[in-house]
This record gives sequence, structure tokens and C-alpha cells, in this order.
Amino acid sequence: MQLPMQITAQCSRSSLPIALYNSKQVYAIEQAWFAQGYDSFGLMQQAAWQMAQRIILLYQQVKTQAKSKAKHHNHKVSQPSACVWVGQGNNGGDGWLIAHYLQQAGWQVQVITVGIENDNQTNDSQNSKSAISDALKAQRMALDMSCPHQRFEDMHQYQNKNARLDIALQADVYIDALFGIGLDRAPANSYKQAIVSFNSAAQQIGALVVAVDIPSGLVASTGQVFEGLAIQADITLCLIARKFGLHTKDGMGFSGKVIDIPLIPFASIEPAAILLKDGQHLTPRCQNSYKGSYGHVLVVGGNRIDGSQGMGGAAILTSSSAMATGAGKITVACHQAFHGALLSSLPDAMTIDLHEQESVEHLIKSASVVAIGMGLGRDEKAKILFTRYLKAAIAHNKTLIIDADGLYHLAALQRDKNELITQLREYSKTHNVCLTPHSGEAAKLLDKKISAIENDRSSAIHQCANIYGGNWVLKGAGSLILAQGQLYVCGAGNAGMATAGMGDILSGVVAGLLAQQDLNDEQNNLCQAVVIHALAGDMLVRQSSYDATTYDRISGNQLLIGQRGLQAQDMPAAIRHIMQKLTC
Ligand SMILES: NC(=O)C1=CN([C@@H]2O[C@H](COP(=O)(O)OP(=O)(O)OC[C@H]3O[C@@H](n4cnc5c(N)ncnc54)[C@H](OP(=O)(O)O)[C@@H]3O)[C@@H](O)[C@H]2O)[C@H](O)CC1
Ligand SMILES: [K+]
Repeated sequence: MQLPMQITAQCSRSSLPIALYNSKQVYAIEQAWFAQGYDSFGLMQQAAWQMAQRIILLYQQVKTQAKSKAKHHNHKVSQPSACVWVGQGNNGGDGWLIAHYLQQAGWQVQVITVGIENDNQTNDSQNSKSAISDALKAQRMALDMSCPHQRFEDMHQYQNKNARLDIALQADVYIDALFGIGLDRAPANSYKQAIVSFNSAAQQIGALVVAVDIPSGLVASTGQVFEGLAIQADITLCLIARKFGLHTKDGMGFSGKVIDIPLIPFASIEPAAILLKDGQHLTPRCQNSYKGSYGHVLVVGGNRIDGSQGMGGAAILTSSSAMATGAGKITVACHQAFHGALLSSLPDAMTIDLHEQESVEHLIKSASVVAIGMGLGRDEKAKILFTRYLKAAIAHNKTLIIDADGLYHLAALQRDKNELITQLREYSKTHNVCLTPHSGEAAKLLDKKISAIENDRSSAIHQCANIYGGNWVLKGAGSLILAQGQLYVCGAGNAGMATAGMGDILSGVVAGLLAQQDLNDEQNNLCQAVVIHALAGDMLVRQSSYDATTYDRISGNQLLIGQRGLQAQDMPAAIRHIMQKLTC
């Protein structure tokens, strides 16, 4: 459903970082609260009451917008209606109470239960389980007020998966209270079918979909969705603390707009991660400065393996974005075959033959930042170059960015138990080393399957840092950044950026930013680089508060760029724009 502006505005980007928590931490926050003598059912009532009030308000906003769009107003005041789907846990308990409070507020409600026995059996079998006793209390409270309900398992739709929607499921608002933070595996049995039916029914009737705490099917601690199956929410009312899983991997695709319902104060629990949504302000340049004031980036990549077309584009993209970020000087050590192409697309760059090993080593000595690996190649010759240049960068105390084929060689060195990995790990304790894999590269670095990385990205990035040292970006939806031991999630970026060359652009932004020593530590770090890159991508598809008009490079005509067809080569102009906006 298209949400009205009032709703999107109240959820819009705030520049303050937001702390993110996993399920274990949220349970610990709850337990600490109960240990102070507060009642758990009391908390559930607070949660449900606040959510019911919020749902009433949100529905009014949606309705007001729909009315203002309609040509002929229908002045008939109808009772709003909600269809609340509840599971057997405490998330379901929240759902029962929301239904109860909405009913008390004059709404027409209907509860669909999933995985819950009929009333008598529920009482008998669930009385003994203390973990769900709040849910049972909530259910009783709603049933005592004759809240209409039916079992999903008894519905015609469940028995005949292809049957059309039962008209009884018509409602203005669909509320998802099937699973909360307790989901840790693929939804089983009737839950699976219930999620499918919920989504198709809500979409068919155009209901506003509100998820309680987290869309059911999404794992709060990882952002994982099993078999692509989760509630597709318009709005998620996030209880107590913001969940990590709402912002990485599948989280953003299923959660819609996230609204916090904080409920209880807490301070002493370290968050799992920090959500970054905006860049840090950049200090304007000093008038009396020259190119040497802003660093010298050496890009080592863009090789041509015998018999292939080569990978010159990677080095060109990295150097273009390093330049757009504001590095004072760029030299590209790439295969000679690409020097012409590089100079015609980036005349500001200097070039050197990648295979002139002594000359490249000499340049490493004078550069301020070395970015290595983009299109470097994976053959034996490339491995020799990588090892030699990495050693030189370490010997000359350089800030290092390692990406793409460089990561491939690191993985191979680790497999061979090469001493260079230990050296790198030690070096990264005192120098800035940034490594920027996507899931496939992380899988190689950890010698695991890609699915194992994807199922728990937070643990994968920590493992990478443990083995290789350094600061890391695990690229993907909601990119993770691990810098100085703190985990961050990038809250900007979009699916249009899932195209070839975007990683090369990111490496260039990191290199270009870290080279600028006039900026302070808050301004030129890995997090800032990832956010600038993401904001530039958002700006191009008009998804950010940094929107700008984009023009065709050749004709100068105004362009409307969307996610589909966004290219890495569009990024440098947008990066320049973001750099300028952050400096204002
Ligand atoms: N007073 C409070 O404690 C408050 C709780 N709040 C809400 O509670 C949920 C967390 O509740 P919890 O009961 O811990 O978890 P869930 O409701 O998410 O669901 C757990 C039940 O679901 C079963 N389960 C888990 N995964 C599956 C699956 N894939 N298929 C089928 N069934 C599954 C699980 O069964 P087990 O077999 O694992 O025991 C549980 O029965 C939180 O999200 C809030 O909404 C509020 O914060 C207010 C205060
Ligand atoms: K839910």
C-alpha cells in the first residue's frame, strides 16, 4: 500500500545513529525490567495499548489521504475494521490485546489464530507452559469480551490452497502478530500457509499491513527470511528496542516503515550494532592548500591476463570515485593496455605499468593510500604481484584498501598458512587496513558456503576480522561495517546499486576519503565512506534527502534515473554532490 506523506515523514531519516539489538539482547532487556519488579503481563498490556493507539492514528492518516484523492467524497462514516493474525507466542499475545483494545475503541475486529488449539485444549495444554502464560492471559481477556475469532486451520482457504479469499477476511487493516523475536527457524506447518494467505489476502483487498514488533518470518537477529516467506508489512511497530534484522539483508524489503514503541527505559546493554543513516559534516578546505594537502591514492589493479579482454574498467571506476571524493592526486598501476582508456576517461590520473614491479614499489613508498585488488586478476602472476605489493605497503606503513581479486589472493594465502596473513593482522593493529568483500568473497575468505555467510552476516564479518585483522565492510543490502571492533549497519543505499562496478566505486570512495588528512577522524573513516557511497546511490534514484537533478554526461539533458539501469559510472558525479552537501 502507498503510505501517505505524514507517515513517511514521521519515519524519515534522522541523522542520529540508532542502536540495534538482537533477540537475545531484547530478551535480556525485558528480564532486567521484570527483575526490577515490573509485571510481564503489564508490559504486554502497555505494548498492545500503545500499538492500538498508533494503529488508530495511522489508519486515520491513510483514510484522510484516500478521501482527499477521491473525486466524490463518501460522507458515510463506517466502522474501521482489523483482521488480527495471532500465533502461539507472546507476539500473538500482543495481537490478542490489540484486537481487544481496537474492539473497545469501536473497531470491528476479527482474530485469526494460527497454531493454537481450540479454546478448551488451549487451556489444558498451555497452562503448564509458563513462557506463554502472558499470551494465554491476553487471549482470555479478548475472549471474555467476545472477540470474534477463528482458527486458520479450520478455514476453507487453508484446506484448499487455491480457493479464493473468504469474504469474511475483508478488513481495512491487517495486523501480523504471528511471530516476534522468538522465530528462529523456517515457519512450520500451518504457519507457512498462513503467511502466504495473509500476504495474498492483504494485497488483494488493499489493506494497510501493520507488523507487530517484526514482520513474521523475518529473523530479528540476522535479517534472514526462510524460503523468501515473511509478512510483507507497510509499517512495523518495533517494541522496546530497534531490531538488527530490520535493517540488513531481507529486513528492509519486508518491514516497510519502522516506528519505534520504546515502552521501557534501558541503558546498560551494549547494542549489537549502530545504524548509520547520514554522513558526518565535512570541514571546508583551507584556502591556502595544494594537491599535496589532500593525499595521493595509488590504485593497483586493472590487469589483463593473457588471452582475455582484461579488467581495466575496475581500476578506472575506483580512481574516478577516489577523485570525486576529493583525493589530491591519483596514480593507477594497471596493465599498459588500459593506459589510453584510463587517460581519456580520467585525464587527471597518472598511470604506471602494473607489471613494472620496482617502479610500482617505488610509488607505493610515496603514496598516502594504496587500494589494491580491483581487476588485478587471479592467476599465478597476479598472485605474485599482490604478495609483493602488499608486503611493500606494509613495509612503508601505508593505509590499505583491499578488495576484489586482492581478497581472493588473501584467502589463498590463508589456506596456505602464509606468514603474510599474520603480518597483516599485526599490522592492522596499528595501521588502517580496510577490506571490503561481498558475501561471495567473504565465503572464500572464511572457506565457507555463501549461504552460511548470508544466514549470519554479523558473525561472518566478526570472523573475517578475527582471522585477518583490520576494518571490514560486508557489502549487500544493509551493508555491515566493522570498524575498531564496533559493528555498524549502513541504513542508506538501494537495490539499483546491485550492479557490476559498484564495489570498485566503493573502494575508490574509501581510498579518496582516507587520503584527505585535512579531515578529522570522525570525517574520514570507513563508515563515512560507506554512507557517502550509499547516499550517492540513493540520490541518483531520488531516494534521499540529498536529491539533485542529474544530467546526461554528453547531451546535458536532465535525466530521471531509477533503480533499474543505474550504472557504476553514474556514481562519481553523485559522490561529488554528496561531498559538497556534507560540506555545506
Ligand atoms: N511480556 C513480554 O514478554 C512481552 C513480549 N512482547 C512480545 O513478545 C514477543 C516475543 O515473544 P515469544 O513468545 O518469546 O516469541 P514469539 O511470539 O515470536 O514466538 C515464539 C513461539 O513461536 C514458536 N516458534 C518459533 N519459531 C517457529 C517456527 N518456525 N514455526 C513454528 N513455531 C515457531 C515457538 O515455539 P518453540 O517450539 O520454539 O518453543 C514459540 O512458541 C516479542 O516479539 C513481542 O512481540 C512484547 O514485547 C511485550 C512484552
Ligand atoms: K509479527
